[in-house]
Amino acid sequence: MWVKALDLLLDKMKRAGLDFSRVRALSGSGQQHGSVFWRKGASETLKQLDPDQDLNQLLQDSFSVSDCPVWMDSSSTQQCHELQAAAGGALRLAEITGSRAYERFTGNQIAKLRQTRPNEFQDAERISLVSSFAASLFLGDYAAIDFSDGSGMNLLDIRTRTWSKICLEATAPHLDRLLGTPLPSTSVLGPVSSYFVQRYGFSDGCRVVAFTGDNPASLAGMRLQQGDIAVSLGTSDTVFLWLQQPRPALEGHVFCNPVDWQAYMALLCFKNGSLTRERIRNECTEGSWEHFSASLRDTPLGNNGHIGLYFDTMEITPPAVGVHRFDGDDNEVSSLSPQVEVRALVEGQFLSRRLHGERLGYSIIPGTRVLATGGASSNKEILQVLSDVFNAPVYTIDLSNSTCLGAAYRALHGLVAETGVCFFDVVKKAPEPQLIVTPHPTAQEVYDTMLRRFARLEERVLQETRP
Ligand SMILES: Nc1ncnc2c1ncn2[C@@H]1O[C@H](COP(=O)(O)OP(=O)(O)O)[C@@H](O)[C@H]1O
Ligand SMILES: O=C(CO)[C@@H](O)[C@H](O)COP(=O)(O)O
Repeated sequence: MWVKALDLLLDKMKRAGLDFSRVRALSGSGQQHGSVFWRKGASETLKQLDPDQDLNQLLQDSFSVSDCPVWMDSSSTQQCHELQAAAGGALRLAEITGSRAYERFTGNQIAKLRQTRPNEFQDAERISLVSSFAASLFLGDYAAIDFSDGSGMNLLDIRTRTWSKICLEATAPHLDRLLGTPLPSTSVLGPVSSYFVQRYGFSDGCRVVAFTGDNPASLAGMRLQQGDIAVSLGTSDTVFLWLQQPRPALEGHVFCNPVDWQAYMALLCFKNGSLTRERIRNECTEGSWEHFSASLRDTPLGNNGHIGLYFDTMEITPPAVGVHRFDGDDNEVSSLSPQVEVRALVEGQFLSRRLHGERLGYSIIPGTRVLATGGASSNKEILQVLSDVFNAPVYTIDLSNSTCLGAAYRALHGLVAETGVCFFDVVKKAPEPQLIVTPHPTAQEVYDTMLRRFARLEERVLQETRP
């Protein structure tokens, strides 16, 4: 599916008349944590791609696993326990890799695949992340995993920026050979493969810069600065920050920074984001975002005390499941009116983003900017609730797909990074984020109190649903 998507995309660009010969460098991003298992012999195939055929035909037999593990998988709990035991506990693992063991992190997915599908595992000669897999297609060779996306595997030591021996050994024998050596996110990996030169007219001088994860690329696309908080409203919701020093904890993740090799980024991931908003939109507002937005406009800040926690699937932050609605006296109720339900969902999601963001060390101070991105950041009423709950102004860049823009900025930076030019100098002429909404004057009063109540109710849900 992914290979075919690239064929379709490039063919469309060619038909639209794009002059590929003008592209000096390219980079890209992929959903984090997912993995691609290349079958033995695939490296040779990649090196000799026939430009008269599409990639989908050429790479039919190149994968030992056809259904790649992706970030939404949460089935590797046993492997997480095993890895934490080997590393000396959850906190010790977090100190090494930036995160305690998480089911979607690639190392645990690899361990599970090795245990449950040994033949497919044995048949693999290389394991890529989604990002380095896509880079490999353009490179015509296996592309290195970059430090930033590599931090989402529970395998990389985020301080030494090398694979952690303890983690590799606990995951699979000789895993370093299957992963290749990780490289800085700004690395030029080489020229684009002759397949793309001949088939699409790329210049043979076009450079491929290491691809990275969608969230790290988004940090680049928004030109996030220290003090800003980014809220991405894509399929997952994520909250992330620029960090100078790593302070890993049992909740959240620390990744190597994708634009400054000496810095870090902190990230929280929420699985019940846009897909849950879509479900409530379909059930409460006839599938219309306009009606969904109208419900937010027509209901008061604080929702007359109603609070909802919506975990359609097992949540990552916090690890809870089920839908839990409360009235103003903290009594659990089985339903809410459609308009109240819409506000309960969106307020509940953003209270949770703020609560866990603050636990990560974030504090909202004068001058705080919330930078919103991802599909739902095109919805102004959703952003108004975000601004009210965070009691801070919300900005967006002029497109909701900051991860793609970030890939382009990183490609440009990659051309000069080795000479020491900093990322922000390369993109200093890019348009500034636009202010979209500011908090309502009563927001702080309403949501400071509500946040404390929300924290208590979330704890109650966790106690009641803990397996
Ligand atoms: N007007 C809108 N209001 C709220 N959500 C929207 C709107 N338009 C798109 N979305 C949401 O954006 C999501 C896609 O976001 P996107 O950032 O493209 O996803 P991904 O993170 O997977 O790349 C969709 O699932 C959809 O629910
Ligand atoms: O697991 C995470 C981050 O840790 C997700 O944010 C994935 O990176 C994919 O997100 P979408 O692009 O599908 O929202």
